Amino acid sequence: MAALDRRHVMWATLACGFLFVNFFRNSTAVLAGDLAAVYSATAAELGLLHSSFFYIYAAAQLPGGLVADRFGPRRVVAGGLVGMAVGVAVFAASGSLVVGFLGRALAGLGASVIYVAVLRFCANWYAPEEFATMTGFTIAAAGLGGILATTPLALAAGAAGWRPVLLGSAVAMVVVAVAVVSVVRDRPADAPVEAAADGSESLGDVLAGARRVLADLDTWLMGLMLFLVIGLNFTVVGLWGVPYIVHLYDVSVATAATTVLVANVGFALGPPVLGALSDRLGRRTEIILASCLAFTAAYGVVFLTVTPPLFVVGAVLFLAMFITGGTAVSYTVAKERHVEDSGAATGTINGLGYAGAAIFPAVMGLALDAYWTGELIDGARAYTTTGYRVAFGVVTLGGVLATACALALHVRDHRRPEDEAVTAAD
Ligand SMILES: N[C@@H](Cc1c[nH]cn1)C(=O)NCC(=O)O
Repeated sequence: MAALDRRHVMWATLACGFLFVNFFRNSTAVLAGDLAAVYSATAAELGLLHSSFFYIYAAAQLPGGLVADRFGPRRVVAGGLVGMAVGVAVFAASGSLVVGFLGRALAGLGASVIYVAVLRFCANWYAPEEFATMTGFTIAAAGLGGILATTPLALAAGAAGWRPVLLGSAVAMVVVAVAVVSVVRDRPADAPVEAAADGSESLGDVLAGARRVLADLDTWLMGLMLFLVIGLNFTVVGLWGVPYIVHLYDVSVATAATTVLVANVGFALGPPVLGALSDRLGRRTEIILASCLAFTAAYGVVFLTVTPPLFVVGAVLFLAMFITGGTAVSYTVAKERHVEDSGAATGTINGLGYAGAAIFPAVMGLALDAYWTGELIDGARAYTTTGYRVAFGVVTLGGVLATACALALHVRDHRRPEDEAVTAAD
Protein backbone atom coordinates (compact mmCIF):
# COMPACT_ATOMS: atom_id res chain seq x y z
CA MET A 1 0.00 0.00 0.00
CA ALA A 2 1.33 3.45 -0.87
CA ALA A 3 2.70 5.35 2.12
CA LEU A 4 0.08 8.06 1.54
CA ASP A 5 -2.82 5.59 1.77
CA ARG A 6 -1.25 3.71 4.64
CA ARG A 7 -1.06 6.71 6.93
CA HIS A 8 -4.73 7.50 6.24
CA VAL A 9 -5.68 3.90 7.14
CA MET A 10 -3.62 4.13 10.34
CA TRP A 11 -5.17 7.50 11.20
CA ALA A 12 -8.70 6.17 10.56
CA THR A 13 -8.04 3.23 12.91
CA LEU A 14 -6.88 5.60 15.64
CA ALA A 15 -9.74 8.04 14.99
CA CYS A 16 -12.20 5.16 15.36
CA GLY A 17 -10.83 4.69 18.88
CA PHE A 18 -11.33 8.40 19.60
CA LEU A 19 -14.91 8.17 18.32
CA PHE A 20 -15.66 5.78 21.20
CA VAL A 21 -14.36 8.35 23.71
CA ASN A 22 -16.99 10.88 22.73
CA PHE A 23 -19.65 8.20 22.36
CA PHE A 24 -19.23 6.99 25.92
CA ARG A 25 -18.72 10.35 27.61
CA ASN A 26 -21.94 11.72 26.05
CA SER A 27 -24.01 8.57 26.63
CA THR A 28 -25.27 9.65 30.06
CA ALA A 29 -27.67 12.19 28.51
CA VAL A 30 -29.68 9.52 26.68
CA LEU A 31 -29.31 6.93 29.47
CA ALA A 32 -30.14 9.38 32.29
CA GLY A 33 -33.63 7.92 32.88
CA ASP A 34 -32.36 4.31 33.01
CA LEU A 35 -29.43 5.24 35.25
CA ALA A 36 -31.61 7.25 37.65
CA ALA A 37 -33.98 4.26 37.95
CA VAL A 38 -31.26 1.60 38.38
CA TYR A 39 -29.23 3.56 40.93
CA SER A 40 -32.20 5.42 42.51
CA ALA A 41 -30.04 8.49 41.89
CA THR A 42 -30.95 12.15 42.34
CA ALA A 43 -30.24 14.72 39.63
CA ALA A 44 -27.18 15.89 41.56
CA GLU A 45 -25.84 12.33 41.82
CA LEU A 46 -26.38 11.79 38.11
CA GLY A 47 -24.58 15.09 37.41
CA LEU A 48 -21.64 13.92 39.52
CA LEU A 49 -21.63 10.57 37.72
CA HIS A 50 -21.54 12.40 34.36
CA SER A 51 -18.81 14.85 35.45
CA SER A 52 -16.58 12.15 36.98
CA PHE A 53 -15.38 11.35 33.47
CA PHE A 54 -14.47 14.99 32.77
CA TYR A 55 -12.60 15.62 36.04
CA ILE A 56 -10.31 12.65 35.44
CA TYR A 57 -10.09 13.36 31.71
CA ALA A 58 -9.04 17.00 32.23
CA ALA A 59 -6.51 16.22 34.96
CA ALA A 60 -4.89 13.41 32.98
CA GLN A 61 -4.32 15.38 29.74
CA LEU A 62 -0.79 16.63 30.51
CA PRO A 63 0.42 13.27 31.89
CA GLY A 64 -1.30 11.63 28.90
CA GLY A 65 0.62 13.90 26.55
CA LEU A 66 3.90 13.03 28.28
CA VAL A 67 3.11 9.32 27.95
CA ALA A 68 2.32 9.80 24.23
CA ASP A 69 5.60 11.68 23.73
CA ARG A 70 7.52 8.91 25.46
CA PHE A 71 5.85 5.70 24.28
CA GLY A 72 4.30 6.66 20.95
CA PRO A 73 0.69 6.62 19.69
CA ARG A 74 0.41 2.90 18.90
CA ARG A 75 0.96 1.57 22.40
CA VAL A 76 -0.71 4.53 24.11
CA VAL A 77 -3.95 4.45 22.08
CA ALA A 78 -4.20 0.64 22.33
CA GLY A 79 -3.59 0.75 26.09
CA GLY A 80 -6.02 3.66 26.54
CA LEU A 81 -8.74 1.80 24.63
CA VAL A 82 -8.33 -1.34 26.74
CA GLY A 83 -8.46 0.76 29.94
CA MET A 84 -11.56 2.55 28.69
CA ALA A 85 -13.17 -0.78 27.70
CA VAL A 86 -12.63 -2.19 31.21
CA GLY A 87 -14.16 0.97 32.74
CA VAL A 88 -17.15 0.84 30.37
CA ALA A 89 -17.68 -2.88 31.15
CA VAL A 90 -17.58 -2.19 34.91
CA PHE A 91 -20.06 0.66 34.37
CA ALA A 92 -22.34 -1.54 32.25
CA ALA A 93 -22.36 -4.32 34.85
CA SER A 94 -22.57 -2.09 37.94
CA GLY A 95 -25.36 -2.53 40.45
CA SER A 96 -24.60 0.51 42.58
CA LEU A 97 -23.86 4.17 42.05
CA VAL A 98 -20.39 3.83 43.62
CA VAL A 99 -19.35 1.04 41.24
CA GLY A 100 -20.86 2.96 38.31
CA PHE A 101 -18.90 6.03 39.36
CA LEU A 102 -15.64 4.04 39.59
CA GLY A 103 -16.27 2.44 36.18
CA ARG A 104 -16.88 5.79 34.54
CA ALA A 105 -13.82 7.32 36.18
CA LEU A 106 -11.65 4.42 34.97
CA ALA A 107 -13.08 4.87 31.47
CA GLY A 108 -12.17 8.58 31.70
CA LEU A 109 -8.60 7.68 32.67
CA GLY A 110 -8.18 5.29 29.74
CA ALA A 111 -9.80 7.73 27.34
CA SER A 112 -7.64 10.64 28.47
CA VAL A 113 -4.55 9.54 26.53
CA ILE A 114 -6.28 8.90 23.20
CA TYR A 115 -6.77 12.37 21.65
CA VAL A 116 -3.26 13.65 22.41
CA ALA A 117 -1.75 10.38 21.15
CA VAL A 118 -3.71 10.66 17.87
CA LEU A 119 -2.40 14.23 17.47
CA ARG A 120 1.11 12.93 18.17
CA PHE A 121 0.57 10.38 15.38
CA CYS A 122 -0.51 13.20 13.03
CA ALA A 123 2.60 15.20 14.00
CA ASN A 124 4.79 12.18 13.15
CA TRP A 125 3.13 11.21 9.87
CA TYR A 126 1.74 14.39 8.31
CA ALA A 127 3.45 17.50 7.00
CA PRO A 128 3.16 20.66 9.14
CA GLU A 129 0.78 22.18 6.58
CA GLU A 130 -1.57 19.18 6.95
CA PHE A 131 -1.69 19.08 10.73
CA ALA A 132 -4.58 21.50 11.34
CA THR A 133 -6.66 19.62 8.75
CA MET A 134 -5.95 16.28 10.43
CA THR A 135 -6.71 17.73 13.87
CA GLY A 136 -10.03 18.90 12.43
CA PHE A 137 -10.86 15.45 11.05
CA THR A 138 -9.89 13.88 14.38
CA ILE A 139 -12.33 16.15 16.25
CA ALA A 140 -14.96 15.40 13.58
CA ALA A 141 -14.59 11.68 14.44
CA ALA A 142 -15.43 12.64 18.03
CA GLY A 143 -18.39 14.61 16.69
CA LEU A 144 -19.63 11.47 14.96
CA GLY A 145 -19.30 9.55 18.24
CA GLY A 146 -21.35 12.28 19.93
CA ILE A 147 -24.08 11.95 17.30
CA LEU A 148 -24.11 8.14 17.74
CA ALA A 149 -24.66 8.74 21.45
CA THR A 150 -27.99 10.48 20.73
CA THR A 151 -30.86 8.91 18.75
CA PRO A 152 -28.96 5.76 17.63
CA LEU A 153 -28.01 4.96 21.24
CA ALA A 154 -31.55 5.68 22.41
CA LEU A 155 -32.95 3.27 19.79
CA ALA A 156 -30.37 0.56 20.53
CA ALA A 157 -30.84 0.85 24.30
CA GLY A 158 -34.63 0.77 23.83
CA ALA A 159 -34.36 -2.42 21.77
CA ALA A 160 -31.64 -4.33 23.63
CA GLY A 161 -31.26 -2.58 27.01
CA TRP A 162 -28.52 -0.11 27.96
CA ARG A 163 -26.26 -2.69 29.66
CA PRO A 164 -25.82 -4.99 26.61
CA VAL A 165 -25.34 -1.96 24.33
CA LEU A 166 -22.56 -0.52 26.52
CA LEU A 167 -20.99 -3.97 26.95
CA GLY A 168 -21.05 -4.35 23.16
CA SER A 169 -19.29 -1.00 22.81
CA ALA A 170 -16.61 -2.19 25.30
CA VAL A 171 -15.99 -5.27 23.13
CA ALA A 172 -15.78 -3.02 20.06
CA MET A 173 -13.16 -0.87 21.87
CA VAL A 174 -11.00 -3.95 22.46
CA VAL A 175 -11.37 -4.93 18.79
CA VAL A 176 -10.20 -1.44 17.74
CA ALA A 177 -7.28 -1.70 20.21
CA VAL A 178 -6.19 -4.94 18.51
CA ALA A 179 -6.53 -3.23 15.11
CA VAL A 180 -4.39 -0.33 16.35
CA VAL A 181 -1.62 -2.69 17.45
CA SER A 182 -1.77 -4.56 14.12
CA VAL A 183 -2.08 -1.62 11.73
CA VAL A 184 -0.49 1.48 13.26
CA ARG A 185 3.20 2.37 13.23
CA ASP A 186 4.38 5.28 15.35
CA ARG A 187 6.31 7.06 12.62
CA PRO A 188 7.63 6.63 9.10
CA ALA A 189 10.78 4.51 8.92
CA ASP A 190 12.76 7.55 7.70
CA ALA A 191 11.47 9.95 10.36
CA PRO A 192 13.94 12.40 11.92
CA VAL A 193 15.16 11.54 15.38
CA GLU A 194 13.07 14.24 17.15
CA ALA A 195 9.92 12.39 16.07
CA ALA A 196 11.03 9.28 18.00
CA ALA A 197 8.33 8.91 20.70
CA ASP A 198 9.21 5.24 21.14
CA GLY A 199 10.31 5.03 24.77
CA SER A 200 13.90 5.92 23.94
CA GLU A 201 13.60 9.35 25.60
CA SER A 202 14.57 9.37 29.26
CA LEU A 203 12.06 10.39 31.90
CA GLY A 204 14.25 13.43 32.60
CA ASP A 205 13.97 14.53 28.94
CA VAL A 206 10.22 14.14 29.01
CA LEU A 207 9.88 16.15 32.24
CA ALA A 208 12.18 18.86 30.87
CA GLY A 209 9.83 19.04 27.87
CA ALA A 210 6.87 19.49 30.22
CA ARG A 211 8.70 22.33 31.98
CA ARG A 212 9.34 24.08 28.64
CA VAL A 213 5.67 23.74 27.72
CA LEU A 214 4.50 25.12 31.07
CA ALA A 215 6.98 28.02 30.98
CA ASP A 216 5.63 29.25 27.65
CA LEU A 217 3.12 32.12 27.99
CA ASP A 218 1.44 31.02 24.75
CA THR A 219 0.49 27.72 26.41
CA TRP A 220 -1.47 29.64 29.03
CA LEU A 221 -3.05 32.07 26.55
CA MET A 222 -4.31 29.16 24.43
CA GLY A 223 -5.25 27.15 27.52
CA LEU A 224 -7.33 30.01 28.97
CA MET A 225 -8.95 30.61 25.58
CA LEU A 226 -9.93 26.92 25.31
CA PHE A 227 -11.01 26.88 28.99
CA LEU A 228 -13.54 29.57 28.11
CA VAL A 229 -14.65 28.46 24.64
CA ILE A 230 -14.85 24.70 25.26
CA GLY A 231 -16.20 25.10 28.80
CA LEU A 232 -18.92 27.58 27.85
CA ASN A 233 -19.91 25.88 24.60
CA PHE A 234 -20.25 22.47 26.22
CA THR A 235 -22.22 23.96 29.11
CA VAL A 236 -24.70 25.70 26.81
CA VAL A 237 -25.07 22.97 24.22
CA GLY A 238 -24.61 19.97 26.50
CA LEU A 239 -26.45 21.10 29.61
CA TRP A 240 -28.97 23.94 29.63
CA GLY A 241 -29.53 24.54 25.92
CA VAL A 242 -32.51 22.19 25.93
CA PRO A 243 -34.22 23.57 29.08
CA TYR A 244 -33.63 27.15 27.83
CA ILE A 245 -35.46 26.42 24.57
CA VAL A 246 -38.21 24.34 26.21
CA HIS A 247 -38.99 26.91 28.92
CA LEU A 248 -38.64 30.21 27.03
CA TYR A 249 -40.07 29.05 23.68
CA ASP A 250 -42.68 26.67 25.09
CA VAL A 251 -41.78 23.89 22.65
CA SER A 252 -41.38 20.15 23.18
CA VAL A 253 -38.15 18.56 24.36
CA ALA A 254 -37.94 16.87 20.93
CA THR A 255 -37.92 20.25 19.13
CA ALA A 256 -35.31 21.60 21.53
CA ALA A 257 -33.20 18.46 21.12
CA THR A 258 -33.30 18.88 17.32
CA THR A 259 -31.92 22.41 17.70
CA VAL A 260 -29.09 21.04 19.84
CA LEU A 261 -28.49 18.24 17.33
CA VAL A 262 -27.98 20.91 14.66
CA ALA A 263 -25.31 22.41 16.93
CA ASN A 264 -23.58 19.03 17.17
CA VAL A 265 -23.49 18.83 13.38
CA GLY A 266 -21.64 22.18 13.51
CA PHE A 267 -19.13 20.57 15.89
CA ALA A 268 -18.50 17.76 13.39
CA LEU A 269 -18.16 20.11 10.38
CA GLY A 270 -16.32 23.14 11.75
CA PRO A 271 -13.01 21.58 12.80
CA PRO A 272 -12.16 19.95 9.43
CA VAL A 273 -13.37 22.96 7.41
CA LEU A 274 -11.54 25.59 9.48
CA GLY A 275 -8.49 23.37 10.01
CA ALA A 276 -8.18 22.88 6.24
CA LEU A 277 -8.68 26.63 5.73
CA SER A 278 -5.86 27.32 8.19
CA ASP A 279 -3.53 24.92 6.39
CA ARG A 280 -4.46 26.27 2.96
CA LEU A 281 -4.00 29.93 3.91
CA GLY A 282 -1.02 29.26 6.16
CA ARG A 283 -2.80 31.33 8.85
CA ARG A 284 -3.07 30.13 12.45
CA THR A 285 -3.56 32.89 15.02
CA GLU A 286 -5.74 34.93 12.61
CA ILE A 287 -8.22 32.02 12.38
CA ILE A 288 -8.22 31.58 16.16
CA LEU A 289 -8.84 35.31 16.68
CA ALA A 290 -11.63 35.46 14.09
CA SER A 291 -13.28 32.41 15.69
CA CYS A 292 -13.24 33.97 19.16
CA LEU A 293 -14.77 37.17 17.77
CA ALA A 294 -17.50 35.16 16.00
CA PHE A 295 -18.15 33.18 19.23
CA THR A 296 -18.59 36.45 21.17
CA ALA A 297 -20.83 38.00 18.52
CA ALA A 298 -23.02 34.87 18.25
CA TYR A 299 -23.71 34.58 21.98
CA GLY A 300 -23.88 38.40 22.25
CA VAL A 301 -26.97 38.29 20.00
CA VAL A 302 -28.73 35.93 22.44
CA PHE A 303 -27.58 38.01 25.44
CA LEU A 304 -29.07 41.17 23.92
CA THR A 305 -32.32 39.62 22.68
CA VAL A 306 -32.74 36.60 25.05
CA THR A 307 -35.59 35.17 22.95
CA PRO A 308 -34.75 35.80 19.28
CA PRO A 309 -36.72 33.68 16.77
CA LEU A 310 -35.98 29.99 17.40
CA PHE A 311 -34.18 29.57 14.07
CA VAL A 312 -31.77 32.31 15.20
CA VAL A 313 -31.02 30.29 18.35
CA GLY A 314 -30.37 27.22 16.14
CA ALA A 315 -28.09 29.29 13.90
CA VAL A 316 -26.23 30.74 16.90
CA LEU A 317 -25.63 27.32 18.47
CA PHE A 318 -24.57 25.86 15.10
CA LEU A 319 -22.17 28.78 14.54
CA ALA A 320 -20.80 28.59 18.09
CA MET A 321 -20.01 24.89 17.68
CA PHE A 322 -18.78 25.27 14.08
CA ILE A 323 -16.27 27.94 15.06
CA THR A 324 -14.79 25.84 17.81
CA GLY A 325 -13.03 24.36 14.78
CA GLY A 326 -11.17 27.66 14.48
CA THR A 327 -10.13 27.64 18.13
CA ALA A 328 -8.96 24.03 17.65
CA VAL A 329 -6.23 25.44 15.38
CA SER A 330 -4.53 26.24 18.70
CA TYR A 331 -3.51 22.54 18.94
CA THR A 332 -1.52 23.14 15.75
CA VAL A 333 0.06 26.27 17.21
CA ALA A 334 0.96 24.34 20.39
CA LYS A 335 2.54 21.55 18.36
CA GLU A 336 4.46 24.03 16.18
CA ARG A 337 5.80 25.82 19.26
CA HIS A 338 6.89 22.55 20.91
CA VAL A 339 7.82 20.17 18.10
CA GLU A 340 9.61 17.66 20.33
CA ASP A 341 7.03 17.81 23.13
CA SER A 342 3.85 18.12 21.09
CA GLY A 343 1.96 15.59 23.25
CA ALA A 344 2.68 17.59 26.39
CA ALA A 345 1.79 20.87 24.66
CA THR A 346 -1.51 19.73 23.13
CA GLY A 347 -2.38 17.77 26.28
CA THR A 348 -1.88 20.81 28.50
CA ILE A 349 -4.14 23.13 26.52
CA ASN A 350 -6.75 20.41 25.96
CA GLY A 351 -6.73 19.68 29.71
CA LEU A 352 -7.43 23.36 30.44
CA GLY A 353 -10.28 23.24 27.90
CA TYR A 354 -11.87 20.29 29.67
CA ALA A 355 -11.30 21.90 33.06
CA GLY A 356 -13.65 24.58 31.70
CA ALA A 357 -16.17 21.89 30.74
CA ALA A 358 -15.96 20.54 34.32
CA ILE A 359 -16.20 23.92 36.10
CA PHE A 360 -18.60 26.07 34.06
CA PRO A 361 -21.74 23.95 34.59
CA ALA A 362 -21.58 24.76 38.30
CA VAL A 363 -20.82 28.47 37.68
CA MET A 364 -23.68 28.83 35.22
CA GLY A 365 -25.94 26.88 37.56
CA LEU A 366 -25.25 29.47 40.27
CA ALA A 367 -26.14 32.29 37.86
CA LEU A 368 -29.43 30.62 36.90
CA ASP A 369 -30.30 29.62 40.47
CA ALA A 370 -29.79 33.22 41.65
CA TYR A 371 -32.78 34.34 39.54
CA TRP A 372 -34.97 31.26 40.06
CA THR A 373 -38.44 32.13 41.35
CA GLY A 374 -39.31 28.68 42.68
CA GLU A 375 -41.23 27.56 39.56
CA LEU A 376 -41.01 23.84 38.73
CA ILE A 377 -42.04 22.21 35.44
CA ASP A 378 -42.29 18.39 35.51
CA GLY A 379 -40.26 18.48 38.73
CA ALA A 380 -37.37 20.42 37.16
CA ARG A 381 -36.45 24.04 37.87
CA ALA A 382 -37.79 26.48 35.25
CA TYR A 383 -35.43 29.44 35.10
CA THR A 384 -36.46 33.00 34.27
CA THR A 385 -35.74 35.15 31.24
CA THR A 386 -33.52 37.33 33.45
CA GLY A 387 -31.62 34.26 34.65
CA TYR A 388 -30.92 33.19 31.07
CA ARG A 389 -29.91 36.77 30.13
CA VAL A 390 -27.38 36.77 32.98
CA ALA A 391 -26.16 33.30 31.94
CA PHE A 392 -25.73 34.34 28.30
CA GLY A 393 -24.07 37.53 29.58
CA VAL A 394 -21.49 35.33 31.36
CA VAL A 395 -20.96 33.38 28.12
CA THR A 396 -20.53 36.59 26.10
CA LEU A 397 -18.11 37.99 28.67
CA GLY A 398 -16.19 34.72 28.45
CA GLY A 399 -16.05 35.26 24.68
CA VAL A 400 -14.57 38.75 25.21
CA LEU A 401 -11.87 37.29 27.51
CA ALA A 402 -11.16 34.48 25.02
CA THR A 403 -10.82 37.11 22.27
CA ALA A 404 -8.35 39.04 24.42
CA CYS A 405 -6.27 35.85 24.84
CA ALA A 406 -6.41 35.19 21.09
CA LEU A 407 -5.38 38.78 20.35
CA ALA A 408 -2.40 38.54 22.71
CA LEU A 409 -1.41 35.23 21.07
CA HIS A 410 -1.68 36.84 17.63
CA VAL A 411 0.42 39.88 18.59
CA ARG A 412 3.09 37.69 20.18
CA ASP A 413 3.09 35.48 17.10
CA HIS A 414 3.77 38.44 14.82
CA ARG A 415 6.64 39.61 16.99
CA ARG A 416 8.22 36.16 16.95
CA PRO A 417 11.13 35.43 14.61
CA GLU A 418 10.02 33.26 11.66
CA ASP A 419 9.87 29.47 12.30
CA GLU A 420 10.92 29.76 15.94
CA ALA A 421 9.99 26.71 18.01
CA VAL A 422 10.80 25.99 21.64
CA THR A 423 13.21 23.03 21.63
CA ALA A 424 15.53 21.25 24.01
CA ALA A 425 18.44 23.30 22.69
CA ASP A 426 16.85 26.62 23.81
N1 LIG B 1 -11.84 20.16 22.68
C1 LIG B 1 -12.45 19.59 21.59
C2 LIG B 1 -12.21 20.33 20.33
C3 LIG B 1 -12.20 21.81 20.47
C4 LIG B 1 -13.22 22.62 20.52
N2 LIG B 1 -12.73 23.87 20.61
C5 LIG B 1 -11.45 23.78 20.63
N3 LIG B 1 -11.12 22.53 20.56
C6 LIG B 1 -11.96 18.20 21.42
O1 LIG B 1 -12.55 17.41 20.72
N4 LIG B 1 -10.87 17.90 22.09
C7 LIG B 1 -10.38 16.59 22.12
C8 LIG B 1 -10.87 15.82 23.30
O2 LIG B 1 -10.09 15.58 24.19
O3 LIG B 1 -12.03 15.44 23.29
